[in-house]
Amino acid sequence: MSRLIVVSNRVPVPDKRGTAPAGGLAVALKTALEARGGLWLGWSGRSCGEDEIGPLTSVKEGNIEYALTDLTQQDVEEYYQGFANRVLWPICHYRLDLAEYGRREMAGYFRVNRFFASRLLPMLREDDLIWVHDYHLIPLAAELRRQGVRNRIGFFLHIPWPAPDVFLTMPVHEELLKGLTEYDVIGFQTVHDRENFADCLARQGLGKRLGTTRFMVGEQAFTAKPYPIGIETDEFAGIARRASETTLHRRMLQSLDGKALIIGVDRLDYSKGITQRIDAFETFLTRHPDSQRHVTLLQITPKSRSEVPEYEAMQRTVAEQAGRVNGALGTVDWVPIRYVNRSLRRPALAGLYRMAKLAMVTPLRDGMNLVAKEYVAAQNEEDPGVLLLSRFAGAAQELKEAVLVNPYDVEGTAEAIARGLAMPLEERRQRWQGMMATLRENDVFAWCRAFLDDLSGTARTTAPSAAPPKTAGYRMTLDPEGTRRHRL
Ligand SMILES: O=P(O)(O)OC[C@H]1O[C@H](O[C@H]2O[C@H](CO)[C@@H](O)[C@H](O)[C@H]2O)[C@H](O)[C@@H](O)[C@@H]1O
Ligand SMILES: O=c1ccn([C@@H]2O[C@H](COP(=O)(O)OP(=O)(O)O)[C@@H](O)[C@H]2O)c(=O)[nH]1
Repeated sequence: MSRLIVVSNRVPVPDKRGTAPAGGLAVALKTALEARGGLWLGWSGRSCGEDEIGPLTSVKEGNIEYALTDLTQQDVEEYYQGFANRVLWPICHYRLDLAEYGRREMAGYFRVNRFFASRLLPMLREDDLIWVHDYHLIPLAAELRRQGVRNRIGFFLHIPWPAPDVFLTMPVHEELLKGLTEYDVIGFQTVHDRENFADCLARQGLGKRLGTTRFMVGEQAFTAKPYPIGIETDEFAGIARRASETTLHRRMLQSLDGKALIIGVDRLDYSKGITQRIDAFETFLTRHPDSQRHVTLLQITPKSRSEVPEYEAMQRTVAEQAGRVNGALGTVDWVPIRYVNRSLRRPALAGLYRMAKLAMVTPLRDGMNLVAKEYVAAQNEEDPGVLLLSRFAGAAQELKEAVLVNPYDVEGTAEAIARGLAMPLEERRQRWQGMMATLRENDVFAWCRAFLDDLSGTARTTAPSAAPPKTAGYRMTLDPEGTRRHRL
């Protein structure tokens, strides 16, 4: 079996408190990689001065070997906070109004991709399978091909791929599209994302479609296919079952004192629809006054990307909104919204999911949303809770038995809360069984297998081009160690 090399920006390296960062990519990939073993290259999460970039830090944990690189402060600002999270993220989540396009950030994005290529090159063996993840690293294959790498390289996009009218607003859309065609297999979360990508290629007149999943650009054929990401369904269900024996669980039950619990778990991100959700909960309470004092919303929202201005602004907005609702509707012995602004470990989360009568997973747009899947897996089959799920989350394509809502329709979502809380046991069980069967069939291991089987089964059809293509007037050379970087 070929060695697997995974490359992603985010790697779940535990911090000093032993907490890995919240986020579906890191959680899912760790689970998938633990099963097969391999090398995982990514950002250490640290930034430093240009001269302080040292060799890769190597950490071995079980059968995963982590190779971590620091980035310079400028890299982090331009590539991660800048182009990745202020251009690609908002555009892929249909927030053109929030995209802050800048040439400096764009150049930094391509530069860091070249840097990642330089870090990977010295470690590469001929038959390694390379699996690149997410929007931070779209041009990585093109950089590797330029350096003569002929290995099979796959790419999985964890976030939505938008419709052409949205994607083509991005000034470097062509470089990104062409960059993607250097991969052998491109994975999307849903058919809808793949079709949007195919429409972008067609709109740009790039290559031709050979079949449902095969495309050809120049002489290079590649596969583009949906591979909806899953969770470790049975393991997570087991964790949730055992959580009822913990002190946290008992304390939480005691503090609820018979009130029904609604749960929301999201990184503090504008794509997650948190403000609309709180509005919907407030509307529900106002329209169903008999529910007041009997229902509590627990919103767990770890801070995310705080250095990005739009995220920093959100911290205030959501905290103020929760405070306003609590002030307006709360009583001396009832707080409508419990707002927790930090990350919880997954066993604690699993227990809280299981305790909640209803989960509100209502993003305005989301690649998949693993919280939706975890909530279902954590339920007690004798008395399962109800999943309210945004139709704009990738998970809605699979979890058809959820109560699907339009998060922009605040009143509709409020009515769905009322319906969910009143849903008879038989209906809850039927819906849960349908969703659980899907989650068991397509768990994270099946996701990983499906992608890697396709990647292993492909063969490159052409040699890489000798001349390096231009990347927006920006080039960089590497020393033989692949560690020094120069601007030309
Ligand atoms: O790494 P961060 O900037 O801290 O952000 C966390 C992750 O957010 C995004 O997660 C996505 O991947 C999930 C798993 O496939 C998916 O369920 C979710 O819909 C996506 O938003 C991002 O794509 C990751 O790169 C980040 O690590
Ligand atoms: O306090 C928290 C909040 C979230 N998560 C995990 O972070 C992931 C979030 O993934 P999702 O796909 O829902 O969204 P993303 O944050 O990746 O956009 C899930 O596995 C959660 O269990 C966590 O471990 N602790």
